Amino acid sequence: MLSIENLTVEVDDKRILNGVNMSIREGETHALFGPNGTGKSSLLFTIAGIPKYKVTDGKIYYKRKDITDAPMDERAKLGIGILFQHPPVIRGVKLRDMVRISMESRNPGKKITDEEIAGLARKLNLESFLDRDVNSGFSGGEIKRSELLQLLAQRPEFVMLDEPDSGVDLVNIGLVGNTINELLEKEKKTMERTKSGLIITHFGNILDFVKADKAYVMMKGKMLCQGNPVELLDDIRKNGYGECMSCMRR
Ligand SMILES: Nc1ncnc2c1ncn2[C@@H]1O[C@H](COP(=O)(O)OP(=O)(O)OP(=O)(O)O)[C@@H](O)[C@H]1O
Repeated sequence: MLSIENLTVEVDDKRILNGVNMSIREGETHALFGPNGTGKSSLLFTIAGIPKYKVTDGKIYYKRKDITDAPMDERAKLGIGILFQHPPVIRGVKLRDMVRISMESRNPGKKITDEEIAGLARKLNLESFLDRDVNSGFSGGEIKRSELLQLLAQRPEFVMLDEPDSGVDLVNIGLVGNTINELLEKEKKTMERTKSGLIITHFGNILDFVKADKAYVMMKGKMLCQGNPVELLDDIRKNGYGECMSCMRR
């Protein structure tokens, strides 16, 4: 579904990604680990097409189409969705209206009812937030759920999640996990799924709920290694990222 070849990216003339390669097949979910400031979010922003992230070398293919230079809105229409680590507050736009717009653009000509919107919001315990401005005054965990609600309304085919577990409490992490599993069609067998995912996580809490097929360790804008998510996380917990530099798996 997504193939990244030798991707090199600059922001404000600073090189942030340095020859990244990655390939995610339909139905697969991959996890991305790495220390702070190593370029994980920048990779997601570049795939989403945020203009500030300039590709100076390499290619991004989505469903075999070269989208390296495609504008952000075209990528969204093609089915690429993102949950931001720090999404903006959108004053003057109610969460209900944001969800309605996404649902209606997915179902052209269909009038979306308040009950349908409330039904989606209930899955994330957000029914009472629908008449508040998007993310305005929301707590850290509420923002994650609000962003996931918008993804549920959009139903992207390639779902990128930047730290969906950070700041989420022990009860709500279950709701977040269930929603991600629904977005990624985890109830189906891998071969039958049409959705794929890429999840950034520091502590791997979300991976207790959402099974990942493969994980990468990124350091200083490069993919250092890839492997089984549980084993990699275990190694990082025991030995830290310093060991990754000398690891035999590289
Ligand atoms: N406009 C900019 N100018 C200079 N450096 C930038 C700019 N934007 C991002 N960076 C740098 O790019 C690097 C990668 O940032 P990024 O947010 O991708 O890291 P990350 O791996 O997601 O980190 P974290 O785990 O802390 O979220 C950081 O060192 C950051 O300071």
